[in-house]
Amino acid sequence: MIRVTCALIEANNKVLVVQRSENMSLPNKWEFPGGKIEPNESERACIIREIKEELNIDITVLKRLSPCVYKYPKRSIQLIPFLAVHKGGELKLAEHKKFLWLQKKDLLKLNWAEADVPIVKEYLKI
Ligand SMILES: Nc1nc2c([nH]c(=O)n2[C@H]2C[C@H](O)[C@@H](COP(=O)(O)OP(=O)(O)OP(=O)(O)O)O2)c(=O)[nH]1
Repeated sequence: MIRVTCALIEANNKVLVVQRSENMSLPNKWEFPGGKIEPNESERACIIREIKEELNIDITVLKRLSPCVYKYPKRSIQLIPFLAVHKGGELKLAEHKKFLWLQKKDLLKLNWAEADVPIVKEYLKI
């Protein structure tokens, strides 16, 4: 099973969501930014590193939410979400096609990567 971290980054009562590019797996799906945990890497070190690599920003991690296992046709992933806040740096996308800062009420309107749906639903209850 592939372990993947993702971050729900909040600022000004909104949360950051990103859209995968055409050339990535799960093309055009929306997700929370993050990526695969490397060997011997902690979950928190992974999410901080991935956010810096993908978005060029620094975050403060606040809380781990409930991990979610999802079986895609080609592989299973464990997606481990973290609530975080934007600490500094200007957002620049390295891999994704688009980003949006959304209010909670608009989150379920997006075409999410399937593994993210339970995470969005948990977040809506917080
Ligand atoms: N980062 C991230 N990945 C997610 C989310 N939801 C979800 O199903 N995934 C999947 C997409 C990828 O298969 C995997 C994360 O891989 P990645 O983003 O680090 O790597 P990648 O696209 O370069 O890798 P690959 O799929 O091309 O092998 O987890 C999410 O919210 N954030």
